[in-house]
Amino acid sequence: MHTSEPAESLAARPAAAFGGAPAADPILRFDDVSIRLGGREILSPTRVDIRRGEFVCIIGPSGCGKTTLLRAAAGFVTPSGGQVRRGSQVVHGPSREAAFVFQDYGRALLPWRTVGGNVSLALEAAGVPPAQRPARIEKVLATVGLSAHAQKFPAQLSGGMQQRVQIARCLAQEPTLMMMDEPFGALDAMTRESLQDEVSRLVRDSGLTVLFVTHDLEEAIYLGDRVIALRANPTPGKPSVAAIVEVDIPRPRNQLETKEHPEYLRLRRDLYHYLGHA
Ligand SMILES: Nc1ncnc2c1ncn2[C@@H]1O[C@H](COP(=O)(O)OP(=O)(O)OP(=O)(O)O)[C@@H](O)[C@H]1O
Repeated sequence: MHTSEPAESLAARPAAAFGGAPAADPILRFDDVSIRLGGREILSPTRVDIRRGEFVCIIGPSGCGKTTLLRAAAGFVTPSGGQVRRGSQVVHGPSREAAFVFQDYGRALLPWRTVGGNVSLALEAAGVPPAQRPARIEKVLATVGLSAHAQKFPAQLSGGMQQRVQIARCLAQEPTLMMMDEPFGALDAMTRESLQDEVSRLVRDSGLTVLFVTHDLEEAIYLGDRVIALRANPTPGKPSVAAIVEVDIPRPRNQLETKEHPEYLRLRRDLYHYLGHA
């Protein structure tokens, strides 16, 4: 396949050339974050700022540390070097400000609780008084199109609907940041596309900031304001971030026109070659 930019040159250019320059008031900052797990460096020093209201996608080969980066942002993993900062605070652990959507909705939802009951978990954890819960549950279920299903149990719903319940539960905690770890990876292509559009819309409407891990570079370009590409194997002294690309494609996007946009096709070609050679 012909490429206008070989993978080597994409990987070789400094991250700042791809939109990785420091932001004035980042909602999230990875300040030379490195992470060792099981005696091995999983993430080499990573420096990137996430701007308020941004939708940032993270791609890279399997095992390169995408989930680990997301977990560090959520406070589930402590860096062995550097700091993760949320606003002016150093992240030392999980916070209600940062919600996490897992790929495996089947394990994330409690099967013995109804849809409404699962969403209620977030409100109970936040200490929201019982009298205020029904209205808040109804509001987030309406946001994800599940108002008519509040009394059903997860097993009575399709995979896409169960994933929407998990997203609704995250929204109920009223986060400013949402980490999404391959949330649509287990869904069929049509359901995935419709959830991509729903999440795009609700993120735009809510002003949330999203960090979104995916294997699917088309999904990353379609959803992202920027795409961060991680290297396959961190080499000591070499940052895990290989490239950060700005996705300069107008919003709202749609599955047909956006995927024929010249910028979409250019980024797809560049990142395809990057991933293929990483
Ligand atoms: N708690 C842990 N202890 C030891 N090694 C770990 C731990 N968690 C993750 N790893 C290792 O760190 C590496 C990166 O894992 P991570 O899940 O972040 O990668 P990933 O890019 O998200 O992979 P995938 O795309 O396959 O989900 C893997 O080799 C994994 O085995």
